Amino acid sequence: MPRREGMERKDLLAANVKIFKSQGKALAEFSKPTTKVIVVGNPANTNAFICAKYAAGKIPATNFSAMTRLDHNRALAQVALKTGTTIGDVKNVIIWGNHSGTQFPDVKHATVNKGSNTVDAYTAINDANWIQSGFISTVQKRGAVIIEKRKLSSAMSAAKAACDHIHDWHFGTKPGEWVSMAIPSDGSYGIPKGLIFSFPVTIDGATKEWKIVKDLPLDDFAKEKIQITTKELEEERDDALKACDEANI
Ligand SMILES: NC(=O)c1ccc[n+]([C@@H]2O[C@H](COP(=O)([O-])OP(=O)(O)OC[C@H]3O[C@@H](n4cnc5c(N)ncnc54)[C@H](O)[C@@H]3O)[C@@H](O)[C@H]2O)c1
Ligand SMILES: O=C(O)C[C@H](O)C(=O)O
Repeated sequence: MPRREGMERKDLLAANVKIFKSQGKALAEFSKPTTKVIVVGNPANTNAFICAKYAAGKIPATNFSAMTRLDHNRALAQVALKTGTTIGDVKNVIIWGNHSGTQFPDVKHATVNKGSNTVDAYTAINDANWIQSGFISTVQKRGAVIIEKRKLSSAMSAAKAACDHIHDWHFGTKPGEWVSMAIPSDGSYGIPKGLIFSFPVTIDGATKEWKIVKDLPLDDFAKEKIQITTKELEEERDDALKACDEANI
């Protein structure tokens, strides 16, 4: 069930997590243990959490992901527009947390190729105020703006992001580069274990396994933003577990 104009992803939670409970059970019954899952339907992180929970025992939780690649691509596009470059020139943006209005799009560790030089994104953008306000809110609200304009959810850009996500999970990330993927937390950056949280990840194309990029320094601004999206995901997880317990499916 998609979100419509004026709805928040939370409004979808009770209806959609029950669908993902039954999907998880079906995966446990019929699929191979090597199956890998990308959840796009919203609330994507929490749906993936529920789907993984009901497929547990058959498919490892690390094979479940939720799509934040669309947000990642939107962040690349905003930085490229601002710096007069192309999306291929911008590397290593990060989407932290939930695929929702609380996500934290972060360019602290990003770089931009300008001509033959590679510079850090803060230098290339040269507008710290925009990075900490306009940029973040544009990326956070992009999905809602598209629904407002189209009266439908994003379509082609979401499909492109799903292809990018699957492409990199299969072929691996390029040396020195990472992508954003919502996957079960291993406790990195203080995020509760098991929460499906968007992190910067590298992927080994040989093993097809992702690894969270560890130990990136976080300033107080980043820590506060990450705390907000973590809290929302914890609340969604608790509401979803309750809805699933109550659902007779
Ligand atoms: N993660 C992202 O970046 C991202 C981007 C775009 C859309 N979305 C989400 O993807 C989802 C789909 O959006 P859409 O625009 O393609 O919607 P849509 O209405 O075009 O498609 C929804 C589909 O779900 C099916 N469906 C309805 N109830 C079902 C049930 N009980 N079990 C199985 N299938 C059921 C419908 O038949 C329909 O085919 C929405 O939740 C939307 O919010 C996420
Ligand atoms: O369907 C939505 O809620 C919006 C979608 O997730 C998007 O980010 O475009």
